[in-house]
Amino acid sequence: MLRIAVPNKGSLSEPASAMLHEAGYQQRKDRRELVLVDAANEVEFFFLRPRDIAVYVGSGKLDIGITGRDLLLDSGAEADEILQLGFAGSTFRYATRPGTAQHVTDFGGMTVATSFPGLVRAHLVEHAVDASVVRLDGAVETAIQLGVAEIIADVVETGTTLRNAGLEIISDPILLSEAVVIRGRGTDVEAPKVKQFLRRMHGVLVARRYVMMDYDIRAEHVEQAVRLTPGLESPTVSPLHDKGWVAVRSMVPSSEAQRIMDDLYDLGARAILTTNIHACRI
Ligand SMILES: Nc1ncnc2c1ncn2[C@@H]1O[C@H](COP(=O)(O)OP(=O)(O)OP(=O)(O)O)[C@@H](O)[C@H]1O
Ligand SMILES: O=P(O)(O)OC[C@H]1O[C@H](OP(=O)(O)OP(=O)(O)O)[C@H](O)[C@@H]1O
Ligand SMILES: [Mg+2]
Repeated sequence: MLRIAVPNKGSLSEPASAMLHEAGYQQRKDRRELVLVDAANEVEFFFLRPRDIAVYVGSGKLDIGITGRDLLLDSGAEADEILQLGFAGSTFRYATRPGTAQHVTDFGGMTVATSFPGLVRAHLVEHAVDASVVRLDGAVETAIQLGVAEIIADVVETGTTLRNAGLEIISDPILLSEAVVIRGRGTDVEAPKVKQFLRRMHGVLVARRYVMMDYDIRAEHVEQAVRLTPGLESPTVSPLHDKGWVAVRSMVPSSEAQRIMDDLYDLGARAILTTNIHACRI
């Protein structure tokens, strides 16, 4: 059985379970369930604290896991990212009160409060800055108000929390993070069950990002039309009863679907339809 670690709470938990469900895996019905055996798919899910996932996977006790890139790198675990999942996107940044510092190289002699000490220490070393690091569990913004630190390093999504605390973002981003699938160094990514898992998750990503587009177009314009809708491999072009027209079917990125429909219409295409893709294997 493939043993997979899944976040049990926080920002990663619900979208991770939703994605696994879309990929055809059984998911827990009760948030208190710790382990779930999906016998039909020969997979065992372990619901763990997001911060601990890289540790379990890195130690080889579990084969793969879903976590944030920031949590993986902070842990220093012997695990690698093998698929980006496109949710729980964030940046990891320094912030402070206006006038304190502008850049990481100004931090000498100061204290940085963070829940990600591994990431911050490595970043300070990389920039040869001699600053102290204080590890806090959360709500690190308050550390400045209470005089525990001059600088904080934290996850920024919308920036609202920092603005509300009267802090400004400084220096370049330390990291861009998102949810990722990780594997331990001993996990063979070529193993059939691992490959199947990755194919399924990749299928969900594609099904979410693309729509299926169908349209009819006069045969003499089909070459121009398929340049607008090249598809992943090559579009399907089928004859219509009226010999002067063909039907085209192709996958297009959903973010561009409306613009492509307008362009196809201008080219003379009619009966332009888009439909959602429920699932796919690419
Ligand atoms: N607004 C956000 N707040 C926190 N983490 C976020 C946010 N957006 C994305 N993330 C990502 O989610 C992961 C954090 O997971 P964690 O379980 O700590 O979430 P959390 O929402 O902070 O939960 P907690 O309630 O334990 O503070 C990180 O990879 C982080 O980059
Ligand atoms: O940029 P924003 O959209 O405001 O989001 C970022 C904030 O969200 C997280 O806090 P969380 O709610 O997880 O609380 P915590 O600090 O106690 O973990 C994170 O630590 C930031 O404080
Ligand atoms: Mg948090």
